[in-house]
Amino acid sequence: MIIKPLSVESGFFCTFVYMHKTEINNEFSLLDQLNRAQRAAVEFCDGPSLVIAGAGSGKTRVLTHKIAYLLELGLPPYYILALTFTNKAAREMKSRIAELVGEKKARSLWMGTFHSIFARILRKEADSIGFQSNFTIFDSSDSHNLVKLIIKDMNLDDKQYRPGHVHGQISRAKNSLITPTMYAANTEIIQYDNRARQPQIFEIYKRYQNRLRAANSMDFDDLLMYTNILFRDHKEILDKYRNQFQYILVDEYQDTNFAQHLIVKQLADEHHRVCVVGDDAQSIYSFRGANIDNILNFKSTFPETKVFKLEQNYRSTQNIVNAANSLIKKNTEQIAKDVFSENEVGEKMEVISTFSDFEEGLVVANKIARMRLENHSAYSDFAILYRTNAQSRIFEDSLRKKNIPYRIYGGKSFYQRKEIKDVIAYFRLIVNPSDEEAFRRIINYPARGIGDVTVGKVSSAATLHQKSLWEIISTPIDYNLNVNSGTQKRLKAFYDLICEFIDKNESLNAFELAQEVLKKSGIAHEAYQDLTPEGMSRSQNIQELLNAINEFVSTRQEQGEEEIGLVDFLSEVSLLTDQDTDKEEEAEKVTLMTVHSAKGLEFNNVFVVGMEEDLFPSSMTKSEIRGLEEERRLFYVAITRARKTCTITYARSRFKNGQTTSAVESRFLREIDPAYIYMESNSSFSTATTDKAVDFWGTMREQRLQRESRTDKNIYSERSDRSSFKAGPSTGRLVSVHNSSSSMPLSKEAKELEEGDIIEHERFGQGEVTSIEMSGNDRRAIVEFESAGRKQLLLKFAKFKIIGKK
Ligand SMILES: Nc1ncnc2c1ncn2[C@@H]1O[C@H](COP(=O)(O)OP(=O)(O)OP(=O)(O)O)[C@@H](O)[C@H]1O
Ligand SMILES: [Mg+2]
Repeated sequence: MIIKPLSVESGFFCTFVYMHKTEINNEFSLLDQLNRAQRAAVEFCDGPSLVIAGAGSGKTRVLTHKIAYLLELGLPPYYILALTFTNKAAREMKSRIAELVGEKKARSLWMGTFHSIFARILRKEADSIGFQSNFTIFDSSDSHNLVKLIIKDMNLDDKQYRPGHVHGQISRAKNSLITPTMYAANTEIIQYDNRARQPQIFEIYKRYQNRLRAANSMDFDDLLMYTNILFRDHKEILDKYRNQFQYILVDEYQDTNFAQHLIVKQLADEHHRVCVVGDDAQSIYSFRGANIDNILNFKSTFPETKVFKLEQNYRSTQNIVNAANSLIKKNTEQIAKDVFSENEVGEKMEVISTFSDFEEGLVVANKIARMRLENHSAYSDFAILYRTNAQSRIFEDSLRKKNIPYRIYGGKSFYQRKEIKDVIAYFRLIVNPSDEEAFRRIINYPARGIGDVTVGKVSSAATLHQKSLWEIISTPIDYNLNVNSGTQKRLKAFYDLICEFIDKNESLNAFELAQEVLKKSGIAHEAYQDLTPEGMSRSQNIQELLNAINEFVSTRQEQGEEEIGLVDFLSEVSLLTDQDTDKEEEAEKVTLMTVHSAKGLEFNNVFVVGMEEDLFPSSMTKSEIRGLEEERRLFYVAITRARKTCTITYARSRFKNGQTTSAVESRFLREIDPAYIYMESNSSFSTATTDKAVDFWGTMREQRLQRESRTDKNIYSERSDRSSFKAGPSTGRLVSVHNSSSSMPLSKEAKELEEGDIIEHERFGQGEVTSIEMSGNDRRAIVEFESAGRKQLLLKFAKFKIIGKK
């Protein structure tokens, strides 16, 4: 078949499709893999179409098959533009298309994210907008640093002009296609900035744009803004791409922002051959400027749009689909949809309440291990989805303890994250001042005016005198370090700071010293200032590291160790990371990810964890209805990732900001129709009033404990001695919570604790005391914990209450 060059005006495309449709249809097995509604959506190629449908109903499948269909009809791959939300989605789609139509055709498709596709086009056309084609792309931390630098250069107060906030403003302006000139001319924005006492944002934005341009660089938002400018100002270039992209397809359209929507509109404006698919109920990126109205208004942009609705969910069991439907109904703003599943009814969704976040980690790891054995599943069948990245740490630790391989997707492994590595670098230098890598990492972090030139000089002196960098800065004069007096002072201040920590390392435990390091180094100050989502996630991670150290110290104290220094914690952490790097990236592993990054994906078994008020929904979003509805959509996305089972967990206490705080289950749990929630016995919950529902959540845990103790008996035969474990009534008294002072007198109850008592421990959950021993002057208990296994507790430190007897 010979393909002539296409022209928008020629109507070639329509004739072409018409000519070949009948010819190919008979032998078209592609279409047999679709239901009627999907098939109709695939076959409609002659105008704009919108496929709007709930999760798992085959929207992405329609796009994939539609591309394959167009290719089978003979449209060259080069003429198809397909935009996905992530690069991973693009890769997956390409490989599915390759299976349908062969490698070669799939390879030449224009398929990728908005950013990757338009960066490619901008490189080709760079000249026209005054850039060189080798321009650099700034990632968000580069951009942030540049904003910071400009604020400093302008002698502005960085408390009044927080770099994160300013960068957010600039980003929003760019996503709304507001250039610096337009910004200055927009009285509404200028008045807003004046009211917020930030009249200089315009000037910062202008300088930021100029500096980027001078460095032949673009940030992420520029890629979309300059594409729009390119198409707006260069009609001949726009025409070229309009002619090339004879068919445009967009997945996850509900999460496009204005700049992205306008690019699609400009490219499809003449031929209108555009197919977008999306689900308004899964719109979860408004904080990045995504606008649900883009999908709602698609019809007004392209009035002859044909709308296809898909209603059958092929992904999930009936229980999961029904549960998700009952939840999303609570949103007021949505397009009405009926979604049903003809898959098996499946198990009800299990909701597990745990005593603490620590126990939550253990319970999930145990359940994964158990289900894997019971169902002969692979680890890759499991995913743990959480609201914020910082939550991963608890699960990483519990999975490691059980030797369950995992991978963190869309975020680095906790201990690999930059902010964590930076803090750990302080610890490393304190413990071992000749650690050069750690030295280099923190000599100017947080920024203290010691630049690369100085570090270069220290480094040369170290090589010349065969000393460590640390030794050079300890007595710079001895090594003729050629730096001015200001730099000398700064080096000395850094040296003194670390020496102070080294001294304190003698007397403080790891947790106390870590707090000191964060405070005195300025890391805490810097981290908590940044209120962008990325900045907050960084500070949560640092907080989470403190939690990990605290947990480490308490556990060791309870096991009878008195002095637990940083060196102990570091060796634990480095062992963990060594283990981690051993594993093949592609080997089968449990997936850990945020709900945001799970969009579009599916797993046999999903755990949605941390379902607590102020975490999910997050405390920042729940004050207004729009924010709350977006959180509800996010929960809907989480549940609908599951094919076969969906388990939901929440902890009734969580370690936050250096202390244990109590938590209550998320309001969203009560919004799911109880008929689809797992209960072992017939509960009154299905007919429950709200009060009964409260009782239901309260009794859930006891039922689970009983259930798990039975199941554990079957599977872990080595623990069969625990089969008699019974959860006692929660009438225990709270034993006072101790700090690390070793002269702490024992409480009466801790003294009276005896074999056979059932206790509820703050982190390990419930367990049975199997023996009491004396070690020197200290009394310790050996406890078989329900989830955490056998532990020794030093009673003067242990935090627990007695809740019954065996
Ligand atoms: N007609 C069909 N026959 C068999 N399987 C199907 C059919 N349609 C979809 N599926 C399967 O159902 C699952 C969900 O499909 P897909 O991922 O395309 O849904 P989606 O609407 O894009 O979901 P999401 O909203 O989560 O992105 C996939 O495993 C897909 O292969
Ligand atoms: Mg999809």
